[in-house]
Amino acid sequence: MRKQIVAGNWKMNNDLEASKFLVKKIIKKLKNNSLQNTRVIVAPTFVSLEKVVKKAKKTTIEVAAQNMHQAKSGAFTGEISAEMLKSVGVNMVILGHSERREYFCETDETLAEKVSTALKNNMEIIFCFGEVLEDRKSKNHFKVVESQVKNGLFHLEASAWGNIILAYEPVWAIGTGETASPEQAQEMHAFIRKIVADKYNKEVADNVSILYGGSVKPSNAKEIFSKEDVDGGLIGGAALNADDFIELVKSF
Ligand SMILES: O=C[C@H](O)COP(=O)(O)O
Repeated sequence: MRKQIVAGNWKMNNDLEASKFLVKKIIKKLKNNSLQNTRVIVAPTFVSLEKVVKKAKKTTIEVAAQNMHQAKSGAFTGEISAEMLKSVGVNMVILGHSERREYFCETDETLAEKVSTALKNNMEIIFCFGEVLEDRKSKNHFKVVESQVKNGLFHLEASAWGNIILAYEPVWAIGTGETASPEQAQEMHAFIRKIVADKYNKEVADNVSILYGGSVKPSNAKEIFSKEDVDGGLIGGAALNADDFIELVKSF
């Protein structure tokens, strides 16, 4: 059965001290809370990963990186490999975030390679995709999302899907304060589950968690997370505040 997930993407926020402080606060607040079916993930910057992993050890909080390079090693100045992430205890990575696609020119092809590299290293992947506003206005959003999911992930065998978490993030809703309505999110999530079922089978589709991301906050999370095919959220801004983040974790 698929799990509910709340993942906090800290983006380029929080230096080492602030990262340690935030994760400590989250751990403290979650201590007496038995979240049987909810996974809680935080994704700090590379600089803070090792220390956050150490703090989260022996807790139920999981730690993800925000990116990684597809190559094993080599002359790629400024990049980090899967092996390097593993060496500091990180077994999960966010790939395909729209900010990576837009500002760092990550293509579907590169992302498919990154996905393969991460899986080869037994890492779990939060794979992001989503349409820009023009796509939605021109009613191309389903087509755009379908091609991002296909190009990034459909080279995988069905057995690899146990390590995939999907995150639908309409770009027009990221950091804008404007969320997709619960109905818009549900409609897209059901569509994604259907294309996965068509490509693989119902079991793969039913077992993959599909997160929604884009201006999720305590005031709107309950309604969005209550939708049948929405299995949680990938949270940006609201994940930087421990109280808000914990409220989101408790929003199912
Ligand atoms: O990765 C998280 C998403 O980009 C959502 O960001 P946001 O919650 O600040 O809109």
